[in-house]
Amino acid sequence: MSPKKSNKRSGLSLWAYNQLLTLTCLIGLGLSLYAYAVELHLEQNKNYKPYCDLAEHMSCTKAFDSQYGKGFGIFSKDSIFYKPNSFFGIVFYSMVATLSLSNSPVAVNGSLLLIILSNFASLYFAYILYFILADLCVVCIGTYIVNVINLILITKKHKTIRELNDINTNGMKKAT
Ligand SMILES: C/C(=C\C[C@@]12O[C@]1(C)C(=O)c1ccccc1C2=O)CCC[C@H](C)CCC[C@H](C)CCCC(C)C
Repeated sequence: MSPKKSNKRSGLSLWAYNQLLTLTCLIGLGLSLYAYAVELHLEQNKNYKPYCDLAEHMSCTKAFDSQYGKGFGIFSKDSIFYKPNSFFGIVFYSMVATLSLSNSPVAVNGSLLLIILSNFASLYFAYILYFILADLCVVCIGTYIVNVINLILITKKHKTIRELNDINTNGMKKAT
């Protein structure tokens, strides 16, 4: 008799990955909402000193108020995308948090794509933050960390779904 192929999976359950994804997205959403609130305050009052301005080279206003703080630093002033970057963060994390509740292929592949995109955005912003603005904005760095954790979680969720499908397919073959 040939050795039976094990149907056991390693790692967490699908449910656990969904919960963790929701949690990290809520943290990302919180950071984005905070950043958005700070930017609204800054528009009212240039002297506003938010809590995230920790030191000369650890300042979030330096990032938010820079030429890269709106429309990703690529859209012109008259574009409809000329909004604080954190606005896109709010839309993005709300979308991924909602998608993470579902295990359908469309939801999983959609969030995988969005999360990969957000990690490229992280690389772009981290480069600007460190090499151009010479700044360490803790709120920004917080979102980079959230984006990396999201990427790990969605990859594992994707793999888990594939393994569960394999088990089903093999089981079906045996039954027929
Ligand atoms: C704190 C936050 C945005 C503020 C911001 O902090 C960022 C980004 C940053 O690093 C930075 C550096 C240098 C200058 C300015 C800044 C910033 O101002 C919110 C998370 C944004 C998240 C990283 C964006 C993800 C965007 C998706 C790629 C968009 C997908 C499109 C969706 C609308 C569907």
